[in-house]
Amino acid sequence: MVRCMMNAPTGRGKRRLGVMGGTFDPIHHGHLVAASEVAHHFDLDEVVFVPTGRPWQKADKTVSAPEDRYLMTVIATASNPRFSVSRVDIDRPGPTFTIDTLREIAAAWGSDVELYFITGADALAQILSWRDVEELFTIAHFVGATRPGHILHDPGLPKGKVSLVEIPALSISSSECRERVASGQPIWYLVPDGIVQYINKRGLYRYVSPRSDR
Ligand SMILES: Nc1ncnc2c1ncn2[C@@H]1O[C@H](COP(=O)(O)OP(=O)(O)OP(=O)(O)O)[C@@H](O)[C@H]1O
Ligand SMILES: O=C(O)c1ccc[n+]([C@@H]2O[C@H](COP(=O)([O-])O)[C@@H](O)[C@H]2O)c1
Repeated sequence: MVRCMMNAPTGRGKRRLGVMGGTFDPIHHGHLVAASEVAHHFDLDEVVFVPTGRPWQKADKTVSAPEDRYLMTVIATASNPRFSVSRVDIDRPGPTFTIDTLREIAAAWGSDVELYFITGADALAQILSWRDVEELFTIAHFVGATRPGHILHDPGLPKGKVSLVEIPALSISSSECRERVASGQPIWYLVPDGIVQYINKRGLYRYVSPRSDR
């Protein structure tokens, strides 16, 4: 249910496009459920997943190659006709800022589209530290999804620009998936089957570096 909705855009004149940004290292069912639930709540026509190129707030952490994260995102979303994947952040040089992501997507989709940027509760709590945060809210409506272990609250966001949505709780994180692979534990059913196979095939996450997440 939409627990706290603050003036989400109304009317159905325009197409509604969800944008789900993430490092997706690897993509897991928490990401997919968040996108699916928000798409349902807001009657989105499509959700485009945007793997980050170089996430500047994870600069002190080891992040897998963009092409691996991009391909895993394609594999995980391929069976859903309303999901797609964009290379805009992968292909743009330099650190990844959501303001650039949204500007590029808005320019590509034109003026008859409403953008909904989807985040989990943890990312939403950090949003005031993002680049050009005030302009972000002029380009997209932001949707914060609940996430186990994180309190979903409004950290002082502009009125009418953010909705908080309660989704089925999946206590899954990419960092835990990486650690499980490194220690030989299964990740079946935490991630789509094709992602288990891709990780095995490419030998990803066999070693978690000391600089890695967690
Ligand atoms: N289980 C989950 N439930 C709801 N939202 C999630 C969940 N996991 C990730 N998200 C959201 O998806 C977006 C992308 O997350 P990200 O790719 O960093 O995954 P992560 O699991 O948080 O990774 P890591 O553990 O490496 O930090 C963020 O907005 C994050 O809040
Ligand atoms: O624009 C920023 O300054 C910014 C700072 C941190 C994170 N983001 C975006 O937030 C989304 C989730 O990021 P992450 O690191 O939790 O995977 C992803 O699309 C990032 O590009 C954006």
